[in-house]
Amino acid sequence: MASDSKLEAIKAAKVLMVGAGGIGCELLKTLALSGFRDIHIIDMDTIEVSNLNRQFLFRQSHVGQSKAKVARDAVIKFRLDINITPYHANVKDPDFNVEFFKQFNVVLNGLDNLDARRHVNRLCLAAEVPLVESGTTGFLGQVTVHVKGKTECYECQPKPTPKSYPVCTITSTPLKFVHCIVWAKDLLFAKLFGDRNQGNDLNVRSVDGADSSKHTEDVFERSLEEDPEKYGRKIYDHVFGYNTEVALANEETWKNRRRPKPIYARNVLPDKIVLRNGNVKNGRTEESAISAMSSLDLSNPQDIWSLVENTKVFLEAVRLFIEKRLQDIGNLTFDKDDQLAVEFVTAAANIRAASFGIPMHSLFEAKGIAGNIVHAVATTNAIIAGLIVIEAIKVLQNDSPNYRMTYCLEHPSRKMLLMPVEPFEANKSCYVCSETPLLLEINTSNSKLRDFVEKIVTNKLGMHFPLIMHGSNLIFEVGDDLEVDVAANYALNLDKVLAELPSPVTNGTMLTVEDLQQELSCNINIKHREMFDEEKEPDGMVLTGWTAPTERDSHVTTNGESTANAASVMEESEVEIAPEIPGFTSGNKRKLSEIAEADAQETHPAPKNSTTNHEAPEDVDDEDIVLLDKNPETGNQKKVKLAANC
Ligand SMILES: Nc1ncnc2c1ncn2[C@@H]1O[C@H](COP(=O)(O)OP(=O)(O)OP(=O)(O)O)[C@@H](O)[C@H]1O
Ligand SMILES: [Zn+2]
Repeated sequence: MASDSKLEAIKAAKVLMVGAGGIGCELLKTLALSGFRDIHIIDMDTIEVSNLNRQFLFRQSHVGQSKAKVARDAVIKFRLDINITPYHANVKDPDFNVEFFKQFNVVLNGLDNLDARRHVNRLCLAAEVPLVESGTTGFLGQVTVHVKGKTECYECQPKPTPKSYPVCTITSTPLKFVHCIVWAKDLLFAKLFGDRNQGNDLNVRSVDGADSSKHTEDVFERSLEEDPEKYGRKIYDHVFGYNTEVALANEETWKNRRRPKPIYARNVLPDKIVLRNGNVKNGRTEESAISAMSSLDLSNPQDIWSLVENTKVFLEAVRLFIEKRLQDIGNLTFDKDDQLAVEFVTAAANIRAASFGIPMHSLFEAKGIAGNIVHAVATTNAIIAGLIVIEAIKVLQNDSPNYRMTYCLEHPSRKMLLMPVEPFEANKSCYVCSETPLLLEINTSNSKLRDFVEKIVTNKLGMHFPLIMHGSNLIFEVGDDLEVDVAANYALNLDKVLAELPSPVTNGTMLTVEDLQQELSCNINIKHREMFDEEKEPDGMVLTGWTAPTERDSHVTTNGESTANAASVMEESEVEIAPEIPGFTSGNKRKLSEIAEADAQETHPAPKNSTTNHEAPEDVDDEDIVLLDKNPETGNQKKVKLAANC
């Protein structure tokens, strides 16, 4: 039973919930049942069938309707006397500005992506509203508290971003099935069915620069009258046969590696496919029903297909795309919910795996890896929602000594599944909540302003409406209300190299980048550098002073956010330790109690490296980890798996 003061705090609170999905549904219910009376919900999505198994406020009849609105209606039914205000909108909409955020006593996040989380963090900092942040991945979850001036902000610590693999591992020397999936999805599928104009290296790149680009261009072209199966066989022979032969010609590459085996369709499947007994009839067919598996009578997605079956699926999928989904070709990006795309990618990845001596996988497994799927666990969401409410109540009572970041573990540690940890103080080099300038090494004589805006301002700094200034000169700005000639001028600037801008950006320049909506401003010192390592520094520029993310997941390029890898590809070797940030060693971070102690002593700060009260598991096998304080006895840094999203 809550104390009177708690109840008062709860009753008086005005709360903003962002996200009404897996965590959000649980959270809204728990808030309502805990006595909260004024709740606002923002969610931009509509309800999908796949949400119904865990987002229990929604029913089949709600599919297609606003999550925020339906969630409100469902809860109001059993809590008639409370106010719930739904917004079917993106939290990044300009309407949700600092003024909007200021009206709330606390903001509670139940989001599923880094971009929106960073945005809410910035608005909370600007509006000085406490944020309780959360995430779940399967059995893992965490709740963290971020209060300006008291704890670190959400962006003080590195956040996992998609894992990138060296291009040559993907294109030439795959070692694991996940490498074959990335190749099949991001290179082959994209080349065949995506935007043709996008740069895409499907050639064999070997040390001596052997290149099959000429051959590639001819092969991927398809004349209208070309028989789809013949075309499929041509692609098959090129990517699994010819390219492998070219790669094999470079002995150096294979000195210490297992040599791949070229595979040609005619050897695996000499005769034309005749078996087409599925549900694909002439005329229009629903996209979801177009399936190579159905055509070929392969019903169990958990079966591991033979090389012959994979070859059939590959060829049949190509045929179906051409005959039934011609209008999609050229526009497709891989979608885990697109059955035919998943079938194609599974088959292509398996054939490549067979060629490189890597074990093949079922469609079910391949889909999990390709779609970065970790199945959501409703109970984890419920536990996390409960913890959010517990922390929210502490925040409302300003009970900072008792704030906790709580990690929900997969296996008990000292018989505990929930591990509370005291929040850390702010990272003094965090560009979001401190004023520390960043350093950008860039070639100012050949990098365009567009590269800077896209790779740094948008991707790395997460700004949506940036304004870039050099001293008092405005170089670039994004906004709906710009005068036509001003907008045209900025557009011209985008294609100029930095050193040739009207206000030239060269070695030693300091740029100021602001996002007015996020009320975030940071200074970037420019350092000219001639050369960059293509593999290690693919952006052609390096930003430091910024809390560089650890990497995870399976994409060729590192951009954006996604959920954790499927368990099947989580291997010890893939665990990456969060990079140490200069002046900000995780093990040296100070907890709130230490700050309080230091404040009390007024002289020396409290001892660093103190341990948490709770042992974290040592058998971390995930890529997403948080480093806690060092254990003074062993000197080991403790690690906790970090749940990405829900
Ligand atoms: N920028 C945003 N503005 C508003 N709502 C957002 C934003 N980004 C994400 N959300 C919402 O956050 C919720 C996250 O919930 P959840 O992780 O359960 O995702 P889901 O889309 O419902 O499920 P799944 O991804 O597993 O199919 C979603 O309802 C999503 O619409
Ligand atoms: Zn910060």
